[in-house]
Amino acid sequence: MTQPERAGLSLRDIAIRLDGRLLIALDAHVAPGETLTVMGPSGSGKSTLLAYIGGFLDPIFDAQGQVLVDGVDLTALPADARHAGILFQDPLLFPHMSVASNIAFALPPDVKGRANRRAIAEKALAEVDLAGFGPRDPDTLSGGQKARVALQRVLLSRPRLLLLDEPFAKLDMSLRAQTRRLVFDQARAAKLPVILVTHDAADAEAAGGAVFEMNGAP
Ligand SMILES: Nc1ncnc2c1ncn2[C@@H]1O[C@H](COP(=O)(O)OP(=O)(O)OP(=O)(O)O)[C@@H](O)[C@H]1O
Repeated sequence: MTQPERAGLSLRDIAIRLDGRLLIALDAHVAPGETLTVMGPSGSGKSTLLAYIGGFLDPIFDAQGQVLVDGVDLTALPADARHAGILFQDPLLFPHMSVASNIAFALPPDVKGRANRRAIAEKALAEVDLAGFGPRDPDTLSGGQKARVALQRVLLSRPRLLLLDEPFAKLDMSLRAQTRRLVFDQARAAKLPVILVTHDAADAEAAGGAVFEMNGAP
């Protein structure tokens, strides 16, 4: 039976096995602007699930199930055609580019003009209290500042969904609270469905959506 188009991210009958053992079984829907938090012990398959959704799962896994965004089936598409915005523990900024160039680099090619791209990058920096940081070298930023740059870079790339793999884990407590608020506020404003992998119950609480627990039993 064909199912009706549904806004947001649909994960239909996902089943991922490693060496014949079922690691992940999930059927879920994440509405635009909402977050599904994935928790569970180390090695239970949280990052594997993100890799499947993002289209970069190692072929060693046997994976089935559909990934749809706004009713469009992404399952057969390569990673770069899925337009998943991804944030990891490490912000992974390009070290040889200025902070502004790191952000401008992510802008889609239809955003024309060097000065225009630069202005958009500066505006994005100002939105996260980093006005004037554009010319800086990424190595000169603090962890929290790097995290904010990485967030803006991912949002400006016009993702269809956000995949967050413990993006707050390396931040200290106060910075963590502030950064997670910013991430979820921005995701809500952009109406992006979010999958958040975390070990921290406070992250799940801040995200406010459903929680999926991996059991991780080998
Ligand atoms: N490329 C790979 N080849 C073989 N096994 C792998 C590969 N990638 C992951 N695994 C295994 O798959 C299982 C799930 O790994 P995954 O990284 O998804 O766990 P996780 O829940 O994200 O763990 P953590 O919380 O420690 O990051 C683990 O047993 C891991 O060793």
